[in-house]
Amino acid sequence: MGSSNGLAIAQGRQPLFSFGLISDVQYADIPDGRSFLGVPRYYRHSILVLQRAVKEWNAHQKHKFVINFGDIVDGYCPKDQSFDTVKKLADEFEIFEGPVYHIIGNHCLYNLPRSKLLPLLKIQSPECHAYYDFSPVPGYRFVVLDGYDISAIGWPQGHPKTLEALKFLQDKNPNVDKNSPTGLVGLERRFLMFNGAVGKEQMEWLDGVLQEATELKQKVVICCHLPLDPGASSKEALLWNYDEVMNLIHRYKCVKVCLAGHDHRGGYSVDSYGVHHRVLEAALECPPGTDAFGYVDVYDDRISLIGTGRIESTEMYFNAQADL
Ligand SMILES: Nc1ccn([C@@H]2O[C@H](COP(=O)(O)O)[C@@H](O)[C@H]2O)c(=O)n1
Ligand SMILES: O=P(O)(O)OC[C@H](O)CO
Repeated sequence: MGSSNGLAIAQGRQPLFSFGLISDVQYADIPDGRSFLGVPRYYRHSILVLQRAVKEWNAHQKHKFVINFGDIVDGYCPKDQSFDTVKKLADEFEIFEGPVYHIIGNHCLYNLPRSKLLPLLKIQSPECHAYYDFSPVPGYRFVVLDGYDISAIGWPQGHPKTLEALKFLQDKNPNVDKNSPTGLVGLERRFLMFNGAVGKEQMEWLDGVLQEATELKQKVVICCHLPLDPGASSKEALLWNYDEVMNLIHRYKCVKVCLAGHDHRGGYSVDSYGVHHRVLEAALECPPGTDAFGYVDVYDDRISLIGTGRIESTEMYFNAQADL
């Protein structure tokens, strides 16, 4: 048994490790509704999707961790219930028998300021930053980006980052409703209040992490609520400075895959540098009884997403050498 397992690992048939993922649960104890564009949203059902996900991840007994790609709660959650609702959802994730890594999204920030949100999600940062990295095995590093680092939501009124974001939106989006893309052309349609940017300090931090990962010959998976490639996402959902972030990422060869949420219909692309981009389908938009979650088997030369329900399975191949 032991030797046949060893052979399987040598042949790359057994993953190095696996992890679970889910995005845009956006739970609220309110009746079903629709997005601005009319897509049905099942606010009370989404917690059932999460519960089924956790049950399945635990049953597999192989996942090293789980990543929540953001928007654990919906913006329509009554604000006097925000804290308890985020706690309730975070507690559901805690039923997973292993570490859970949370990413913040716009809907989280509609509900709670960072100072209250981050402790509930066990994101430790005295400065309320929500970016961090971890290395589950020596050959891989996961980098979680804070796509709302520069944002008009989540930071206190008058905070330098709020002011920077408001000025940016004022310059880039002439509409009174800064969530409206009306009149914005092509990729400019991302300049909306429900998106945000990676700020200068975070860019410097990311540069340092990618430099270190390169030295350690680690392959890197980037995780962010906001998508980083127009090929995998609608223009309206992209990170404001996705181009700057990708320019930095492309200076290194270690980044193999970028995973995101936010654009509920999901998407997949491979960019001109061979980096895979997979945007995850939302749990919120699963009609009752259906699901959207998955897990990933990580190998030397590929990342294999195995989806349940609306999450489509995706094989993402890359060079087995970290620096190629
Ligand atoms: N094409 C769009 C999409 C959205 N908006 C505005 O954003 C708000 C949030 O959108 P949801 O998809 O979460 O419903 C929405 O209320 C609109 O203000 C838009 O203007 N045009
Ligand atoms: O975060 P939401 O739910 O407002 O949705 C964002 C849109 O899907 C972006 O296109």
